[in-house]
Amino acid sequence: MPPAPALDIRGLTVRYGDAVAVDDLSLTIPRGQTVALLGPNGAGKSTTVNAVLGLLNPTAGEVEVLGRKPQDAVRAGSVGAMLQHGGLPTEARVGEVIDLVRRSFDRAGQTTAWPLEDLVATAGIDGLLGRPVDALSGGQRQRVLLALALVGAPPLLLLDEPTSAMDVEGRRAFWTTMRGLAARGHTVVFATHHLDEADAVADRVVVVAGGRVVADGTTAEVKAGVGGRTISFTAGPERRLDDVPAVTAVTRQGSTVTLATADADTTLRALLADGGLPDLEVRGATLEDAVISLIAARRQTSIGAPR
Ligand SMILES: Nc1ncnc2c1ncn2[C@@H]1O[C@H](COP(=O)(O)OP(=O)(O)OP(=O)(O)O)[C@@H](O)[C@H]1O
Repeated sequence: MPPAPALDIRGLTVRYGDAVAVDDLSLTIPRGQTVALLGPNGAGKSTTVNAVLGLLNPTAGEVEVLGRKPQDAVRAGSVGAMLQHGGLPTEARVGEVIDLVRRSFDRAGQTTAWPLEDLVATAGIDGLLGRPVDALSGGQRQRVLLALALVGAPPLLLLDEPTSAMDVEGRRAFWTTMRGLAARGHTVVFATHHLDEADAVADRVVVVAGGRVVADGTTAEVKAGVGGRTISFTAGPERRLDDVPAVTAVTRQGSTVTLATADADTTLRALLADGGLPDLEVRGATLEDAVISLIAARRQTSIGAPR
């Protein structure tokens, strides 16, 4: 029998009173994938992560983590998590906290703690072990939380906005670490608002809006789903752009004109018939364009729809 997927979510619904945070969401993630959960504030990403960790009781649906109930998988040390509001004990030094968690893994006997030296290097916390937890910057704190998530070398890592407080260098190092873990066979599932990171790192992106999955595929597939193109060129203020066919949006920044078009061939033919196009650039949708368009479409379909 093939091994159970890293994550199997079937019909997950989470309600808070009348509000639906997650709405009949289903998602299967095979082992070894790196998956980005994308979506606007309040889409239901953290709630889904919390359900996967067994931190809440779903209103309906089922969640299996590596073939087990979430609580059992967490107890067995199979899941490492970095949560948005992950806490660290105050009045302790980083090394003491890491030691405490490593010893608890060794005592549990089911999982051996990750060797300290490698853990410190992997999480990039060299030089922080003697620091009081209270004296860490936001980005340093996130790296310590990563180290704690990795202590048991868990096959599944769940990261909720893991780089939100990190500087550019810290982010780059973080994702290099994640790629290394993915190459070693770990499954990495992360929620983020940094679409460039998702584009660069994820094998697969899952876009959530209104508690539902609105797109699921490789970044190339999600971008292709939007279909439109962006055309930019240089033009003076005298150039008329108000009736160019297939154009859905026009912006001017200085002498640079940027047009969004639903049909690049038609738009380009009309523009060329009307004059030259110096500094012409045509590009496909970015992941950001695609996600914005998917969220807008979801908002339109949900207006007035019963929930
Ligand atoms: N404990 C709670 N009580 C009531 N409502 C909640 C609770 N937790 C989340 N919600 C609501 O559920 C919805 C989904 O929230 P969730 O935190 O899962 O979104 P998110 O996609 O993670 O957003 P963000 O990107 O802002 O972190 C939101 O409308 C939120 O206000």
